[in-house]
Amino acid sequence: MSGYLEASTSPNEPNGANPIRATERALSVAAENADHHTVDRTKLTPMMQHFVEVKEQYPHALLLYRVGDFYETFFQDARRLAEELELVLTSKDAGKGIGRVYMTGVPHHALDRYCRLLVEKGFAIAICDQVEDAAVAAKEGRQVRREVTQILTPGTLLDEGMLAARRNNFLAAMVMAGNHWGLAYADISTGEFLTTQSTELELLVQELMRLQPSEVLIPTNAPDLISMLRPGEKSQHLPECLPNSFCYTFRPQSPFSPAEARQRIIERFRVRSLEGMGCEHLPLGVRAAGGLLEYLEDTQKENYVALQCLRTYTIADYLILDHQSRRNLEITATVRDNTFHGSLLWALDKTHTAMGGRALRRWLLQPLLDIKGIRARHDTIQELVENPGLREDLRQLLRGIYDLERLTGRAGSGKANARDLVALADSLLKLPELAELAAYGSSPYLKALQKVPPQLEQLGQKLRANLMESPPLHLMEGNLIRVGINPQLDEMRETAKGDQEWIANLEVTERERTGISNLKVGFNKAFGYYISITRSKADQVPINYIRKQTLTNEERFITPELKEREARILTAREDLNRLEYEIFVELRTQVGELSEEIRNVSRAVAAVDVLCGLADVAVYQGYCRPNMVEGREIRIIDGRHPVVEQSLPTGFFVPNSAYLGGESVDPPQPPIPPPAAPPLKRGARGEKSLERPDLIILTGPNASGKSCYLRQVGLIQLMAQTGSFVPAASATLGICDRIFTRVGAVDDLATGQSTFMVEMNETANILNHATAKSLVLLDEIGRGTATFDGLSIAWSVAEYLATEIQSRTIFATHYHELNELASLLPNVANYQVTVKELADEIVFLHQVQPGGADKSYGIEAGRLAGLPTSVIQRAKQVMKQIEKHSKIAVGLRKGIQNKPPVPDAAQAAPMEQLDIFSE
Ligand SMILES: Nc1ncnc2c1ncn2[C@@H]1O[C@H](COP(=O)(O)OP(=O)(O)OP(=O)(O)O)[C@@H](O)[C@H]1O
Repeated sequence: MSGYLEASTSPNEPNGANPIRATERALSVAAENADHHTVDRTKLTPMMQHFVEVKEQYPHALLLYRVGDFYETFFQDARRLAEELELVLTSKDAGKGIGRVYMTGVPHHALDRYCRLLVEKGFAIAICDQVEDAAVAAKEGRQVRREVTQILTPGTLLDEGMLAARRNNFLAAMVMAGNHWGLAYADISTGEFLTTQSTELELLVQELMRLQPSEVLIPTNAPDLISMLRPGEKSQHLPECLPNSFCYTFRPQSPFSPAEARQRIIERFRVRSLEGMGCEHLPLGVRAAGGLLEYLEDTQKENYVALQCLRTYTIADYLILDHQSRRNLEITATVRDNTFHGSLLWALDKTHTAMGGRALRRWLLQPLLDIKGIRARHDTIQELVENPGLREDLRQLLRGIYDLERLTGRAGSGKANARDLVALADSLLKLPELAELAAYGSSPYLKALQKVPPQLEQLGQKLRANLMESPPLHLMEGNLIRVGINPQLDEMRETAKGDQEWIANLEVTERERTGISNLKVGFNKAFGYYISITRSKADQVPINYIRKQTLTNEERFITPELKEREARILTAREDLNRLEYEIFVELRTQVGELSEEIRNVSRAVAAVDVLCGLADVAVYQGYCRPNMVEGREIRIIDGRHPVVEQSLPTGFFVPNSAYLGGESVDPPQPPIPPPAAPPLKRGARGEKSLERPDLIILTGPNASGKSCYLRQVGLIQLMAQTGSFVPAASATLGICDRIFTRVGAVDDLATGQSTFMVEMNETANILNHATAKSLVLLDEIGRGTATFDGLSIAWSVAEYLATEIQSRTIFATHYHELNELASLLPNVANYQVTVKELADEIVFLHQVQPGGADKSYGIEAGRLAGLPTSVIQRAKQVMKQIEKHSKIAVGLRKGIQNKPPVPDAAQAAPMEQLDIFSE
């Protein structure tokens, strides 16, 4: 408990000396009139009237209202603030006939800390400041003038302390029209601003899940709605297809209208048409972007946001990963405990700059489809791998480069302090060196870094020459600008120097004059400069000394001359500080004016940082350059899982190969021509080859490494398309349009879905969206229901993938019966993860080899996990019984052969349900 415990004893709350009593009183007395909507405004005090007026303008935000040294809030906002920040809820008299209303507040110096906590919880905050000297207003007998100076929302943060350095903070805006949608997003701290448009709401959700925006803007017509939904909150105005895990802000329709949005973009970027931005033909994307810009204008007030020119992108240009697959592949966080440690990003991120860290995260979440783009990244990594000297020198330089993107953003919006500009200058001055080094390389990304605009170096030099080496944090304290920069400043400093020296020498001269050897000169805020003398010597002071204060052991004096000098010094200091501030603001504006150029270079720096880091990982982890090819081939020789490998002692990870998606080579005939098996569809890619099947049925005991193998193939493909080298001896990889994974579901309690339903939903999504160019990784389909249902579903899903879709698929399963498929379909092969069986235990070899496993060793796994011996013995007995009497394999084969020769699953006759336990 903190904050308003202090506040309640403040001058703002004369009656609040006992917060507990105040709270009780607040709860009993204020409860009835606690709503600012319904309170009789005519009876409110002038300050409360103003509070309510401002609150009406910002209904979606918590209003923090400056009163003296505190930010206070009243009515419902007070309750909310007290609840969320665990502050004392107290009360304040709101006027005659109204009585007390809820109040809580925070000390002004702790505002940033509390705001950060509130924004993290998904609140918007309107900060209403006193915008004039309270003493002036008091003298004139009126209320001090207050205005909302800042609105903080989760998606519009600029302060360093509120942002995570190595991830973007996106604000998104969307427009939906039937099945079509437009999405714009911006990170106002780095200036990125992009828009896109597409169909299928499912894709919109996936795009939102990729971006993980901190706030999403939705236009709406609904009147009186609470305009902000925090994560987890529900509203009938939120379209059903959208996940409620984000913070949504409802906005009026008009800024999202085609004409207004278009006009706003044109004015903002001072262009004649949207043609150059590539979005003239994307009306929904334009509407979303216009709505986003209007929101920034509305919330950022006088803080100009330095956005880069709007760019257009197409979802189809990137590999599509749905949210589930991204989670299962543990790209940025682990599935088990949602931590960064243990994710792919953790294993690969060796970047030195925050910009590089953010770029790598973006790259991994948005792998490329364009083979040229992928090769450009591979070429650069290869050059950096082959030239370790260049790589090391580049990395050394990158280490000293600060977050240019965000520093520029803060400068552009007038929020940067002098230390920010010094850091920016240091970084800008490293750019020519970086360009010189990059000139030793010939690969695409190094070439891009060779062109650093000369004005950036000049700007760096100017900032360095103008700003003090270590300026203070606050801008009104002086000591910002060096000597020799501004003649007026120098002259003022010279004039002030005489008085300062006089005071500095005063101690010595007065000691001599008075003969008091322990005389001292001091300064405090209340009296300014004073002369201090111990009480025993007080009667020896000269006549011109005026007594000002008596303490236990000392007396403090002033003299008329001392006060005169002091007044001159203070006025001069004020003038000096103001002039220094003005010169600083001028410099900061110049930075803002070059923000586009700085950010363009920053992007090139970030990319080289990412690629240097990936080259380092490639060298130290022994990765290879994948050979990217057109077509569907996946041939990985001795692949490894990039994260599991790093968590095991060196040499412990067992490499495994994978062969999928073969192109035509002497199609072998299926060994047993299945009379009823659906014919393979041709066309997508000609003939099949067993050497590289489309679908692998992967069997093996529990904990043998099936899931690990599955993920490793997915990760290698993803890393390759991100532009990274891959953990394998060699790899030839065709481009994948999508990677799907379905790995052991858990109950989705939030949406009330059972394990099985989650599994079926995910499987349906895969079957409805996978193509022959997709990679599908399935782990244990059909486990969450009765054995026969599960087995039947697993069979038909595998069959559908192999025959109808012909995607490249690895299907890990404990249903060994699925091995039958390989004898029925030419593009299916069986693989198993092997174990060695000793007398009374099994040894995991983690080797993937051709062939199907015939045993599960589930009971052995139970024994290893510590099940009681009697349970293990009993399980063995039961298993023998079942094996003896089960008709499963026979029945299943019968079922397959009975299947009519129609490939359409919907028309297929249901398979007979067999009773595994019947005699
Ligand atoms: N190739 C490998 N080399 C070394 N260790 C491995 C390898 N593959 C997996 N392992 C180890 O084995 C453990 C179990 O692997 P995994 O979870 O993939 O088994 P599984 O066959 O999917 O089990 P289950 O069927 O119970 O889900 C992993 O945590 C990992 O430590």
